[in-house]
This record gives sequence, structure tokens and C-alpha cells, in this order.
Amino acid sequence: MSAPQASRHRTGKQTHTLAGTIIAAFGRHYEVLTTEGTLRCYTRGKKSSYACGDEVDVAPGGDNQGVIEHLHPRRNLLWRSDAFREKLIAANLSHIAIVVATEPGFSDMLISRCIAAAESQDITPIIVLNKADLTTRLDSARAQLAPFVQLGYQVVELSALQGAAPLMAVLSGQRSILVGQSGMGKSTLTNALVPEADAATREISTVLDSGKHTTTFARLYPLGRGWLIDSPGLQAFGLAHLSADDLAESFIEFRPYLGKCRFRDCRHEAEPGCALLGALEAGHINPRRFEHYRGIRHEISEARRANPGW
Ligand SMILES: Nc1nc2c(ncn2[C@@H]2O[C@H](COP(=O)(O)OP(=O)(O)OP(=O)(O)O)[C@@H](O)[C@H]2O)c(=O)[nH]1
Ligand SMILES: [Zn+2]
Repeated sequence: MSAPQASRHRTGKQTHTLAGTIIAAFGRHYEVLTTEGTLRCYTRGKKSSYACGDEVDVAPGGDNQGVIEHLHPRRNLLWRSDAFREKLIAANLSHIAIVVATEPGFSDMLISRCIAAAESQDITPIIVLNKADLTTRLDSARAQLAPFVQLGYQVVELSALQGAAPLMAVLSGQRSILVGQSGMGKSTLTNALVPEADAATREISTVLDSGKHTTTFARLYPLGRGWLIDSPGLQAFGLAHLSADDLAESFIEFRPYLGKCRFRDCRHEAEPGCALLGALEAGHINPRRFEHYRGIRHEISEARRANPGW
């Protein structure tokens, strides 16, 4: 894993710090993988805005504990938000693997949300179609994914029960996160990709006597020279933090038409001369994707109405 560098430098106060990567975040404490092992770390004051994947400097305090002193600049940050809350999910990602399955059914709207979150942060989204061994629903799952394939998004089909080799080939050496609805097989997939994940999860549940269930935390595992974050099941992925323009930009097929509407402040709803509606009518934009866009856009305006502080 490339993140923790062997830089052990001294600050003005003669306390040494270690570079490390946040591998788990539990409220206001964190596990940080450093060159000297994993430290359980705290933050000074009330600040707790770190995420899995963040690169930090920590001051070790003995007994495998430490204090986070410095956050290195992030390449990107994946987060979700509704009207009143925001939640950091992960930082410094190269890929988001959106896991769906032949059974149970999945939400293609959630895929569009995850893709929008990814595109707005310059993260490459890929879709994993798991449980390909359950062949009765395979064709309908493929049909549901067709609009994404048409846009050029990669779909990796596999059966996590039989192994994760096809996904490993894509994600090894990258910095990725697995996201998806509950029941899609994310845990099975993580265990296939990272055999030690199972043991690590058990270890955490004994270290943490908070009584919380372990799958509520994201956790980072080394994968090749990169890493993989397994995130808790995701039913909602609010994008209240995106502006209307950011949202439209994050639908990559809209990009050729943006800025070409008759009115500069076009909401792409029913305005005459709307380039997006024109493209939709001409069949250049998939109607399902446009529906997703409208749904998310509506939700963002509702969130802003409920909390004008956005
Ligand atoms: N047939 C088949 N079943 C699978 C496959 N992968 C996972 N499953 C099953 O699907 C169910 C859900 O798998 P999990 O790995 O627990 O799913 P998850 O997405 O982690 O769900 P949460 O823990 O609720 O977030 C389990 O019964 C798995 O055995 C697969 O490739 N084929
Ligand atoms: Zn328009």
C-alpha cells in the first residue's frame, strides 16, 4: 500500500509525527495505518471531519494511540447530504464500484446518484453486476444496466460466491470504494477480494465496545499497491450539496448541450428552446436518465427550501 510514507519528521516542538492513512472512522476517533502500525487516533478539539482514505500526520502518544495533527490535501472527497446533515464517506478515491445484483431487484436511480457523486469529484464509476450465477434474472438486470453501458460505463459481471477475479483485475492497485444497497453481496465480495477482511471486521467488533454493529462503519483494506474501502449498505445517497449546475454536469451525456439553452437560467423543465429537452426529444438522451436527473434535481431544491443555509 502506497499511502503511509516513511517520513518521520520533527515539528518545531520536537514532537515527531508519522504519516498515515485513515482506515476506519468511528465518530470522533479513527484508526490510522502508519509506518509503525495501526494507531487509534483522536482529534484535537471538536473537529471530526476526516474520512476513510484521508492522509494525515499523527503524533503518537504511546499505547498504540495518537492524535491527528495534520490533514494532507485531498484529491477528492465523496460525501452525501440531505437538507440537514452531511456525511463524509471516503477521500482520495480513484474508483467507485457500484454493486448491484440479479436478485433482489436494484434501483437504477441509486446508480445514477452514485455516478453523479463520482463524476462531480472526478472519480471513475464502474458497475458490478453480482450473482451472475442466478441466471433467471440475468437478462433483465442487463437490460436495466443498458443505459449506463451505452454511456460507456464499465459493467463487470461476476458471482462473488465463485470469486472476485474479474473485479480484482480492474481494482487492484487503485483506490476504490464499494457502494450498494444492502443484500447485493458487498460483504461477500469484499471477503473474496480481501481474504483478511473477515478477520479484521471481527477484530474491530471486539476492540469497539460501543455495541454498534460493525457494518455501520466504512473500512479500508490494502489491495495490491492500492486499497479498497467497504462501506455500509447504502439505501439513500443524498446530493443536496450539489448545485443545479454541478448536477447537470455530472450527467455526462448532458455536457454537449449545457449552455446551449435559449435562456441562461433554463431549468430544463418546460422552457422553450431548451437544448436538453430538445436532445431528449431527439432520442440523444435516455428518458430514464432524464427522469433520474429530474428526481435528484427536485430533491436538491426541496432540501434547499427546507434549509436555505445550503
Ligand atoms: N447466488 C449468489 N448469492 C450471493 C452471491 N454473493 C452474495 N450472495 C448472497 O447474497 C446475500 C447477501 O450477501 P451479503 O454479502 O451479505 O450482502 P451485502 O450487500 O453485504 O449486504 P449488507 O451486509 O446488508 O450490506 C447472502 O445470502 C450471500 O450469500 C453470489 O454471487 N451468488
Ligand atoms: Zn434547458
